[in-house]
Amino acid sequence: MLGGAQPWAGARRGTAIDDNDSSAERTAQSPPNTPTPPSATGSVDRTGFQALRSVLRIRPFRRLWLVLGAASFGDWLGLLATSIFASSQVTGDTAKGLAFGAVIAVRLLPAMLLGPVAGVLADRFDRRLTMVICDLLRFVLFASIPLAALLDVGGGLVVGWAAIATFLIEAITLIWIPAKEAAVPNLIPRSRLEMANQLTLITTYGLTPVLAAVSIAVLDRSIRAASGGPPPGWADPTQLALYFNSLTRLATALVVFFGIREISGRSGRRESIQKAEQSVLRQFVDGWRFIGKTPLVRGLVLGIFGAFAGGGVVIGTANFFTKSLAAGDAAFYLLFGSIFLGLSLGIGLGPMIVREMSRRRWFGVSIVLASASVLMLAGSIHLSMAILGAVLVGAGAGMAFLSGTTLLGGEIADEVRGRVFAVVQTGTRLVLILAISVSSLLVGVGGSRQLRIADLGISVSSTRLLLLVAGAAGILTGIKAFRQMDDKPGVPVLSDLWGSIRGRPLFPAEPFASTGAFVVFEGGEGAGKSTQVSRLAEALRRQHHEVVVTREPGATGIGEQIRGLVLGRTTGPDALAPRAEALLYAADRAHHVATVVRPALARGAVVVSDRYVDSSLAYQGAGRTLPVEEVSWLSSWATGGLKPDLVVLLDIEPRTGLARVDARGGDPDRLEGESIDFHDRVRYAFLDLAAADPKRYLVLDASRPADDLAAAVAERVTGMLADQDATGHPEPANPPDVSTRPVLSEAELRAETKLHTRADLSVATEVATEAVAEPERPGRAGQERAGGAAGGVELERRP
Ligand SMILES: Nc1ncnc2c1ncn2[C@@H]1O[C@H](COP(=O)(O)OP(=O)(O)O)[C@@H](O)[C@H]1O
Ligand SMILES: Cc1cn([C@H]2C[C@H](O)[C@@H](COP(=O)(O)OP(=O)(O)O)O2)c(=O)[nH]c1=O
Repeated sequence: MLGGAQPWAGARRGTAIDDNDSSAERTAQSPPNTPTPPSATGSVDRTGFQALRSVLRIRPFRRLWLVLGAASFGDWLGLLATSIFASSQVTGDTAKGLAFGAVIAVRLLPAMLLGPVAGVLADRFDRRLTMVICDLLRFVLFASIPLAALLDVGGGLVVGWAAIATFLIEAITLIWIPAKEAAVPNLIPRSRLEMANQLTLITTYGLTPVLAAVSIAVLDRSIRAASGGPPPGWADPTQLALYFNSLTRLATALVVFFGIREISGRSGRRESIQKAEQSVLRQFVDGWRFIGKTPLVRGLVLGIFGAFAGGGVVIGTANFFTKSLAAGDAAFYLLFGSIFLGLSLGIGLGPMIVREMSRRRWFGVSIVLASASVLMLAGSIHLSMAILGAVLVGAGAGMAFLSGTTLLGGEIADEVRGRVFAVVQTGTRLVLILAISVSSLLVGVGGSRQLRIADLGISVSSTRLLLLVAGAAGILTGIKAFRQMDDKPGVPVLSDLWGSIRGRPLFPAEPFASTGAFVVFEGGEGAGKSTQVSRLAEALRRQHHEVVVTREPGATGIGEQIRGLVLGRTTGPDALAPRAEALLYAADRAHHVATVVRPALARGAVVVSDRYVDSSLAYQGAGRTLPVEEVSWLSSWATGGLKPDLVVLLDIEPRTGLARVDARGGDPDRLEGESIDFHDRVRYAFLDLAAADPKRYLVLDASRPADDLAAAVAERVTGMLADQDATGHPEPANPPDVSTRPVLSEAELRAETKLHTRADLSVATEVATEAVAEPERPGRAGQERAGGAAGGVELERRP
């Protein structure tokens, strides 16, 4: 609502920086169409404090932040002063409420009337001059309100002028905001945008409103104490607040004019001439069209509107709601305050909590959080629950606002940014006032009346019903926004969130077109994997499939050397540490997938592998008791997220399997020599993995005769291949949107190259279920096979 309230986003050009800044801080223009790293914040190795310092080191930004902070403080003082002023002119609760409402209406009216043109003006003129002229006008107008009161022209005229001046100030603010929003991203490298937004939002919504409320209260008390009664007209705290507000605007104008010349300029002369030829209306329509035809921007704008609507409904119903909890007026202020508290918590702590989570996903999740909290409010039976709900509504809305505006700025080109932000600005105000007024009207009409549901003896107050509907609608909006702009399709959101909180976000599978099929055999020692691998390969070749038989570890030259390291029986100080063992298996796997498995799949071959990722989860995770999610993350990183189409798990009692290995002869390797307990843990880990994803697994009792097993495997695999043929041509795995890329400093570019390898996580599970459902056909639709080619690479079994 206030002048300094909006964050900014999206730096496109290099930025002016402090003289003592190192060259690594300079922004680099990156080529288009290179992949976006999982987080656009670029603050991978940065602590929050370092990031804050690096943002504040940018001199123009630092100046602007300081002066905007002061201006925001002044604006809050002004807002409080005008509303107190207005309600002090009348008596009676209803009239006071009306007067307060009228102030809000006067503040919001310009948005409805002028919003459409504001952004166009911001894009049309030099942004620095626009900001300076707007602030000079606001300086004069703010000062005119208390000055008019000194003129002794009568209460009516004073109130009338206050209303007109407020209207004008708001109208000017509407032009000032888009100018600032559109200009300031050019001051900050995109990688630091989020921190910059955070800082501004916290200053505007967290620090300054509280400071303003406290200041006005302290001022009031001290003046009363000093003058020993009601203060003289000129020293009235509300009047002083307005003078102060006026002066902060003068300060902003001066600082922007003399101290932040970098804001000047727009998107080039040629464009400005072209644009001048377009009509104002035309440009506004263009702004809307841009939003309408850009799905991501549309999703962001709708999501931000949704978050504000939710907040509006909570504010609009709060009064009646506290009544339904049989709580008093104080409870209303408590709820109101809780939303603001939540807002600053969400904005301040949110990024630290979700860390490297994709901002697009975070946006959707935040909206769902805010809406689910509205539902929680609807169901609150105690004030404490309602307060928690309100804090969470605020936190969700704050995080959606922060991630939404940061993303928005990054997605929108410089030349339309002003218009789009104006639409957002106008829209949020409209949505907020509509949500507040419609919901308060609705619950006002419904009152605390109870709706009886079909004589079932259940009654629901209309307030709660409204909150319920708003919450449900919000959740749907959030899910829709999430789907529309998900940049990690296929990565489970909760594991991703959990992984991100713990500093290990998950990545989508590497996009790659596979026309083949990937079958993996897993199981304990002596389960009969090698036997069944050869049997399946023979069967498939008889059906004229190209088959590549392979194994882990040791399918490649490098793999053979790694195999020697992991399976050699070394003891004492040379014994392999569990983490080293896990890394070696992962290294073997990375090379194996890159050089054998992926090329074969891309050719259309059926790849049959003796062991894969699950072996690491079972042996290094459950067996060596390394944290399973970490081992899983490591493997998914190594494989770029490549998952098998089918895992055949040959389940065997470890003693039976080891006896078979003994009978086969030869020296037991390091792992075969482990205890029975170890092998038991491995066995149950395999079964758990199968239980967690039954569609992908065929679990067989490996004590059955080899022929039976071979028949069961062949039947399943043949069916799977037939299904794939029937469903037609392949689609490449859904690649992430790589159309935009943040501008990064050289240091960040170096850090970012580390992030390029992406992997999906095959989530390990702790569910211990022995009974594994008979799986359905594996669900990898849309695959095509190059049938007919026989032969393929057969890798030797180990000697
Ligand atoms: N279903 C089965 N029943 C009995 N013995 C089997 C069966 N499958 C394989 N074997 C034998 O068990 C031993 C281990 O089999 P192998 O296929 O090498 O297992 P893995 O590769 O799982 O270690 C071999 O001697 C093999 O002949
Ligand atoms: C692939 C893989 C294997 N292993 C172990 C399991 C086996 O004991 C050993 C390699 O097995 P291998 O000698 O091929 O035996 P098997 O005939 O039982 O398949 O490596 C792991 O511990 N982690 C892994 O990721």
